[in-house]
Amino acid sequence: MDIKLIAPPLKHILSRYLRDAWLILTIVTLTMALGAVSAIAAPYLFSRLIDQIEASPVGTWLVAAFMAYAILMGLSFAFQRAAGFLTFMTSESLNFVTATSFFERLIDKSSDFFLDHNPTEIQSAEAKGEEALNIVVQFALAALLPASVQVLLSLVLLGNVLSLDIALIVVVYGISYIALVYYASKVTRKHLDAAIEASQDSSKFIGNAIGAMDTLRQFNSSVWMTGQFANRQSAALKGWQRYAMAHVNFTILFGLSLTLQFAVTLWLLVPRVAAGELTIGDLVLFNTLLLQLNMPFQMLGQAIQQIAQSYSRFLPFARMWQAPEHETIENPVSLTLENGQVRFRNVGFRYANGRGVQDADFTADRGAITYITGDTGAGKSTLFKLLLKSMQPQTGRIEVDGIDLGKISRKDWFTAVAAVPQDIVLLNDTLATNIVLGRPFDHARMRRAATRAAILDFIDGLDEGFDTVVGERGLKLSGGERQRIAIARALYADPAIVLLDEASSALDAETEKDIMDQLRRICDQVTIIAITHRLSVIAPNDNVVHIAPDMS
Ligand SMILES: Nc1ncnc2c1ncn2[C@@H]1O[C@H](COP(=O)(O)OP(=O)(O)OP(=O)(O)O)[C@@H](O)[C@H]1O
Repeated sequence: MDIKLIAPPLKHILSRYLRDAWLILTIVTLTMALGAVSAIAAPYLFSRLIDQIEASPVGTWLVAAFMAYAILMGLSFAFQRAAGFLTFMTSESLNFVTATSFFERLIDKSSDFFLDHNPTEIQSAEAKGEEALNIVVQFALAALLPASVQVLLSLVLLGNVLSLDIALIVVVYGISYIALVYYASKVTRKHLDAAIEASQDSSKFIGNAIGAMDTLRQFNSSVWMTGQFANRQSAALKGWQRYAMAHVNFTILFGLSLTLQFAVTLWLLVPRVAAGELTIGDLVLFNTLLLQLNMPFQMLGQAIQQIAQSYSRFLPFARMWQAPEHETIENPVSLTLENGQVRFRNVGFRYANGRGVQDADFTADRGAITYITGDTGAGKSTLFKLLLKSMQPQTGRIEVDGIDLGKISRKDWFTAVAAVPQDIVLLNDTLATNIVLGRPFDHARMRRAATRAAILDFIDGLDEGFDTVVGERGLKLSGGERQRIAIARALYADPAIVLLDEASSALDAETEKDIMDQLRRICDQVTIIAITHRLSVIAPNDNVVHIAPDMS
């Protein structure tokens, strides 16, 4: 059992859930317990009343007592139904807690996490986790609790009214039944895990395919992709079939143990009725109780099985939950920028494949744009990833106004720095939302940022202006428009440092010059570092840093 893997998310989510939903959970628990008590009280009363019919003529009190029995039956039914719906209500608040906790956790994941997992796969793991937790809580409330109360009360009655040996047989049967369920769940778990892994793999595949749908069509790869998807789905299906069949193999054992329980008990009981030691009412009570006792054992068994299934379902969720997060900095140094100087001191970083960047050593000051140039694959974007704290330098260090970047908190740093990446990511929302991105809204600021990014005239010319929705990943805009929106976004909050990674590569020469001239005008107040392949954008006064590929 990967207890270390599942314990932290379980603890976090369930404790938050108990805090939020304790009142409704208490009401559900009470309703369940009352339902279970009345379910036992009713047959007990009935068996005693039956014996009264034999012993005395039917009087009004006996009729009234039978009416009480009818009321008890109704109450038991009503309590159980009410508890069912109340439990359903609690499951929605559990979903809320699970989804929001998972999302909060995702926000802090390291950048690598999003290179390894696509959105569909993440969504699928989240949904499986939600389902798993729900099953556990629902079963704990709707099965384990009332079943345990019922088993306990029925046993007390059996022991008191009938005999201890019968109660003992029931206990032995119940324990064997539950042990058998546990064993069956353990034996079949490998099939369950395989099925869930395969379905998770399938979700990852869907995410990949959706991201590349147009490309796949254009290369006539749809048939190949459909085949690949069917293979993954069929691996999941086979896993589920093996799991179900493995359980079917156990059914004969379950049938045998039930037969044994009834046979042995009746074999002991019937002669006692014949000898007058037990009444017919006792026999009726026994039969009802035995049936009722088996029901909670079955519920308990089902709960164990469901919990075992939920455990496997919860694993992809727990793995994502536990994946490394961005490092948090102990005792960060507070950042007050004066000169906005960014200095790389012999910075080096190698990915696991050995590629990356070595010995980057340069200074970016205000007063001119600092251009980083170098061959493709030289490590220019890697330097930006280090500057944006997606990872830490393995050698050397980056300083900002003399402070080690590693000691500056992410929050402080991202207030000072703004980046325009190579691959622009826009939300499927309005232009205004994409520029402001949750920061305090200021109309004048937004227009000024759009002017500096040379996109204001374009936006004003749209029917819906800043309220125009940009489509999935911003694909209703051209590449150049997307880049300019991203530049406006970077400039919106007047950052102290701006990083541009090939930020003007999709622009025509005139627009590019326009934007770079706008930026040159503010480069006395803002440190600007730009990666470019186009040497034509570099002006004589700009600072040029050439990065050589890592040859070691
Ligand atoms: N996440 C990653 N995992 C492994 N290797 C990587 C990763 N990202 C980049 N690399 C490798 O590190 C090297 C430097 O990549 P980087 O993207 O920094 O180069 P670049 O100079 O920006 O290239 P380009 O000009 O083509 O954008 C390349 O050889 C690249 O294959």
